[in-house]
Amino acid sequence: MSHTHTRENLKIVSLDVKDVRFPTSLHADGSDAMHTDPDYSCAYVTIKIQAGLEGYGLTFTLGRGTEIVVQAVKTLSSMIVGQVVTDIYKEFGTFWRTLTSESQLRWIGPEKGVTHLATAAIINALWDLWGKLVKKPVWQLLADMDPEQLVACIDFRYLSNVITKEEALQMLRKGQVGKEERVNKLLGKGYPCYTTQAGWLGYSNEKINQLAQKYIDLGFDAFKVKVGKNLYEDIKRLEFIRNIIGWERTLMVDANQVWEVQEAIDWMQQLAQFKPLWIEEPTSPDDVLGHAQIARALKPLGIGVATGEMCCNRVLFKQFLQAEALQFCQIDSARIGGVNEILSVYLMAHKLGVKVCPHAGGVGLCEMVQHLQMWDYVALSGTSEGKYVEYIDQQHEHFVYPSIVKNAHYLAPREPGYSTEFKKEALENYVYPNGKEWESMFEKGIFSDPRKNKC
Ligand SMILES: C[C@H](O)[C@@H](O)[C@@H](O)[C@H](O)C(=O)O
Ligand SMILES: [Mg+2]
Repeated sequence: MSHTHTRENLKIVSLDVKDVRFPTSLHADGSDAMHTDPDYSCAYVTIKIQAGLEGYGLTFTLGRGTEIVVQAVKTLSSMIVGQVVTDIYKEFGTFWRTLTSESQLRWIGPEKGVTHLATAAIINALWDLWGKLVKKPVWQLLADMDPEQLVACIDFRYLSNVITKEEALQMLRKGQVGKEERVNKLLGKGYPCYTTQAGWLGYSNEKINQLAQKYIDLGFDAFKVKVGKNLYEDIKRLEFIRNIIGWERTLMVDANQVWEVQEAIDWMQQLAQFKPLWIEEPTSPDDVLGHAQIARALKPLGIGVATGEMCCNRVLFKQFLQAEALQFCQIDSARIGGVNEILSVYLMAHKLGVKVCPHAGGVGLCEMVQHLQMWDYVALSGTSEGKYVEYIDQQHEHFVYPSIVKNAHYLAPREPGYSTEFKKEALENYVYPNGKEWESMFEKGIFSDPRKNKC
């Protein structure tokens, strides 16, 4: 950390939060069987220290949900403002526990739902700021930490029957071996990804064809498609997609929680002919035993179960892992309590031999999650074999340092921080409801203005 920083100027002087929304429902971008009109949005947090430096963090939301998360961030902010950031970073796990255990607020969680999404946005901003202070991208900040320092970022409460601090330390020490070589490989080639761009449920066959072709030409060899609304239509769509991508490329399917447990098994037996690698979110994201039953039934068909984008915290992840209820662990960078809690999920998945294939695509998710998966490759699991990060080409143009994908690989970010800063124009245009783009859409009658007709 630069010697020009003193305790006084490392003090957090403000925390600002904005409701930022993009009108993606207009073209069914992001649509699935459960979320038919998603407006990709986020609660966007800016944390400023006395020295003038700012950290940006966000949590992904859909439209109206954003205003509730924004309020929760405001409520949590009194626990942040006035803190000296270096005190937070020294014992980050302890600070994280304080934030998630506030004795009145925890009643509406604990460690789940709106308050936990708000926690993620704040924690992500603190990591961005940390990266900037030490002038490293977050993946490198994590990879350069010695194991003791990394473990101090994690709250291990409720995990000790699966992983202890000592075991985590041992795994991280092993992860140090060959680190330099992996950093070089990462800087050269990046980290593999798959795309869902051609697979949204609301897209026409013509659009699917055009997009699938485009991503094949860009070098992608794995494609995810939404299913779960109508079995006959799913069969037709998967036939259509297989005809375009062939049988050499990988196909994944995603039901976004629409089925009962037995229904998921029956439905997937009909789709097994298309050889999907995984079925994602077949049923309720809380149903650990249901997922385990589906996983057992589909194993003989060569289909794994993937879930995690709506898994509420490390304890539920622990149960999914313990119960062999998932074969692909889909951590999400804007859920659970941000980076600190996600690190504990990586450690458990590594110990139990489960592949982590992060969820991404929503606003800023590709930007953030690439850092985490790169850290895992460099300093924990040491391999990207059979793993992919999701990639969707939406909203990247609004970020100052957008994720960059070449030849179906995320290129390692070089700029300090967590890649979470929005461009000024993005905020001017898309802050809800008074951003310029929103004002203009209200005027044209494309969306109704929430400020009008209020009783
Ligand atoms: C509403 C969203 O686009 C979801 O459909 C999306 O996150 C999806 O589940 C995914 O795996 O990418
Ligand atoms: Mg999904």
